[in-house]
Amino acid sequence: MLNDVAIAIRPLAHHDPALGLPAYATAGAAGADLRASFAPESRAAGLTLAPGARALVPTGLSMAVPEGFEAQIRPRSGLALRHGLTVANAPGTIDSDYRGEVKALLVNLGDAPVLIAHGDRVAQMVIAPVVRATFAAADLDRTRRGEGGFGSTGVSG
Ligand SMILES: O=c1ccn([C@H]2C[C@H](O)[C@@H](COP(=O)(O)OP(=O)(O)OP(=O)(O)O)O2)c(=O)[nH]1
Ligand SMILES: [Mg+2]
Repeated sequence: MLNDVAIAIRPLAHHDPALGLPAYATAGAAGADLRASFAPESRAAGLTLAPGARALVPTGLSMAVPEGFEAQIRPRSGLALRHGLTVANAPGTIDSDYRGEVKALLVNLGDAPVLIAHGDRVAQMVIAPVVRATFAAADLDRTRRGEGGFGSTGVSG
């Protein structure tokens, strides 16, 4: 396991230092939890997502993911199970050349409003290696599958 990837993180002006930096909840966690960090004037109210609504939730953090890696912003299963709260673009992609604020694009797929409070762990971030390709126009080799897809091999048996 690659576990020595150092990532520089720059807390932004509206980041609440009390929230700390992304952290792994257990020794074997794949994802580091991300907390909602609202500007001081919005901290008391938080953000309420109506059913079907989505919002960019600020983390107050910018970071420099090393070249050759990405950060994936993924849902937390507990929030998805309890509230239908998930990441609309899961997995969100943080490019290694992005220096803006990391935000979680959350959507409420449940049937009740969901309150996102300041400091809540709203998503998790997985660091993953990236393979870059070169793309070239060419004729394609023949395969047994050919153009079959989207259920062409059936469901059972
Ligand atoms: O969940 C996300 C997804 C993206 N980003 C930031 C970091 C990422 O590097 C940048 C661009 O993301 P993406 O490539 O997914 O969006 P796009 O719609 O293709 O925008 P762009 O044209 O800026 O690449 O936005 C986030 O903060 N959170
Ligand atoms: Mg893009």
